[in-house]
Amino acid sequence: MSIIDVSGITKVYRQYKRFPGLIGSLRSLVTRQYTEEVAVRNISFSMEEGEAVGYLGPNGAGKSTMIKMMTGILVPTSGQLSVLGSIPHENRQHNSQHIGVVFGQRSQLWWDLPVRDSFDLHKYIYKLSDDTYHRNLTMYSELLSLSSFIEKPVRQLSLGQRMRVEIAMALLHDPRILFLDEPTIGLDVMAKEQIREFLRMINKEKKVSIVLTTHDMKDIEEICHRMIVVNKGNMVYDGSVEQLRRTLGDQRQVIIDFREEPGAIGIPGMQLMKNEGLRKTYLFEKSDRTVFDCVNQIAREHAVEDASIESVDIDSVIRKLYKKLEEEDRANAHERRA
Ligand SMILES: Nc1ncnc2c1ncn2[C@@H]1O[C@H](COP(=O)(O)OP(=O)(O)OP(=O)(O)O)[C@@H](O)[C@H]1O
Repeated sequence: MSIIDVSGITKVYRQYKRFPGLIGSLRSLVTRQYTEEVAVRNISFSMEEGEAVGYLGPNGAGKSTMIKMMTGILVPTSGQLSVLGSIPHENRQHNSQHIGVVFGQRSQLWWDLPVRDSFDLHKYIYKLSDDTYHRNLTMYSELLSLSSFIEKPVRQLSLGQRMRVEIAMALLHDPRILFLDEPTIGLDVMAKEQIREFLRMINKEKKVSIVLTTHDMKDIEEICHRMIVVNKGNMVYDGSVEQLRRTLGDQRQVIIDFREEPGAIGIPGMQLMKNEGLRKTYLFEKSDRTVFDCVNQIAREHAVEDASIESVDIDSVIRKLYKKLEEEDRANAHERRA
């Protein structure tokens, strides 16, 4: 059963022009000139219960705008949107009972209050029974290791601790869908990993559906089976990471440890990606020859200590997709000018 249905959703921001000075202010009021920006353009997708979907795209692609519409904070300009059977911005109260929201860049906590007081307030606002509240608080405190700082005011927490509290709070009322906007932004590797592991667990074991936006491909790789990629408001991809890898051409990464500097390697389709002294990483574009064949040729012509062939990492896959999109944008702009 689908829990989110997005059909032809568009969001246009309208910004009124401001003119400087006092006379300018009056002029701004009278003329009401404005510019429009299409942040989300005709996007459609649906999501099944239990899915974990990564929403991905370069800066300004329209990710946060889409999350804000799905959580009822923003009203779409056109199109139909349904979350758990209701229209988010028309039924904000109903919607908020069944969803949890975490914004990595904006806190929902009370800065000067101890963490526990923010949880108590959440219990009051969501009218949670004592049972549900204590059960969930105990469980999430344990799973997210909150006990050592639960009595501290929020402003004294590290970013990683605060993010764990934000996530626990978003889950206290047993939501069916958890929306996260950049949940790992600014965190160190260990803190990121702890959050990813937790999100994976609540998706797999507690069946909480997840929608998350991120710039970190590892978030997608470790949490989401499916990713939606947007660019300049348009959806450009919806599918698995593996599928995207195949769509963009199956590339391989070849890491070779040479015994001495080999100089330029003139094998068509093989391109130097990383140069770390005698260790070199090449990107191999699939062609008529197999990668194995090419590595053999290199080993015949140069002194090779070791070699390994791997699938390219997901960052490279996305970089390639963004590059392709940029080239298409440039070609379209050129066509329009001609
Ligand atoms: N309140 C607003 N008023 C006017 N324009 C806005 C507003 N919010 C966002 N925009 C514009 O809409 C576009 C999409 O913004 P959005 O924040 O949704 O992108 P994003 O993909 O989340 O970006 P980032 O990765 O940088 O967070 C951008 O061009 C942005 O400048």
